[in-house]
Amino acid sequence: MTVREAADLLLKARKVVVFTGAGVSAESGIPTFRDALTGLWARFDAQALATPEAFAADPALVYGWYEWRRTIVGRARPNAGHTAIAKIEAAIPGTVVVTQNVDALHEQAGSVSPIHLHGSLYAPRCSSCAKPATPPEGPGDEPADGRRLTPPACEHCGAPVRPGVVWFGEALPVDALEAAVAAAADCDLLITVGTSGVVYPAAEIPQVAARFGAPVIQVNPMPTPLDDICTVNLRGPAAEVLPELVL
Ligand SMILES: CC(C)NC(=O)[C@H](Cc1c[nH]c2ccccc12)NC(=O)[C@H](CCCC/N=C(/NCCC(=O)O)S[C@H]1O[C@H](COP(=O)(O)OP(=O)(O)OC[C@H]2O[C@@H](n3cnc4c(N)ncnc43)[C@H](O)[C@@H]2O)[C@@H](O)[C@H]1O)NC(=O)OCc1ccccc1
Ligand SMILES: [Zn+2]
Repeated sequence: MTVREAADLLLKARKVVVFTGAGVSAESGIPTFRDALTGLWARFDAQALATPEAFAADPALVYGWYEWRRTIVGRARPNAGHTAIAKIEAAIPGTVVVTQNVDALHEQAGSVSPIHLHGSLYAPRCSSCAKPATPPEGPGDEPADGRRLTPPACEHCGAPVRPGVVWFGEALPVDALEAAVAAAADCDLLITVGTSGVVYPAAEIPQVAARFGAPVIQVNPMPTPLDDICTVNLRGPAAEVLPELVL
């Protein structure tokens, strides 16, 4: 199946889910999850760093990693992939964007209210009383290779502030997960973009859509475990392939 056939599927669709991962932000200069390990963190495993245990053991190491990522994300701009997704949303009112990404590039590209399954870099909260913390000023000015950074203290209880992301072993926000599953079960087309499809329960979303009979289009330069449930596998970078779908 070609881009043309995929575009025809999109033309006919009325209730679309666009499901994204780190790959959609790669062409904006944001390293994908498994590539976000350079400098101070090069010797760590992302999955090990993104855990409550790692934060408890060494809050400055983990907080530094997120401030470094927030700096990179703060300097990034949406790419043609994010823009094409916002165009789909504008053209097909029944479109729901579901992302695993903790950046805000979908919003910056014009997407109305993407569902963030794994939280955001812009919603710090207290690691104890969970009260929202004041986000640090500006995009962050962490050095290129990053550094340890003592997290600020919560204004309410003095405990360390943590990034507002979902760590491994932590539950996803119930309302976000329920809304994503409901949209996938109800959609007449799902487009999965730039995800390796290995992190659960997020990776269930494209499978729910397929199980309820919706065609699934995958945009990814590489094969993934989702290939088999996809009606169309478009092997290419998001910022090149997605604009062709919305011509
Ligand atoms: C790794 C996996 C084996 N482990 C899990 O899934 C675990 C455990 C687990 C649960 N259920 C299971 C079932 C089976 C096996 C394991 C599990 N899941 C959890 O721990 C979840 C929480 C998981 C969420 C973790 N947080 C993230 N992110 C936020 C933080 C942060 O960002 O720091 S996950 C993080 O990694 C994932 C990375 O995946 P991708 O986005 O796909 O990125 P990746 O780098 O892997 O791949 C990039 C892809 O893009 C492609 N690409 C590259 N360039 C481009 C390009 N230019 N264009 C297009 N595509 C491109 C590449 O080819 C590639 O395919 C994303 O989800 C991202 O958000 N929580 C939980 O289960 O809690 C329980 C519970 C329940 C109730 C009560 C208490 C507890
Ligand atoms: Zn607190």
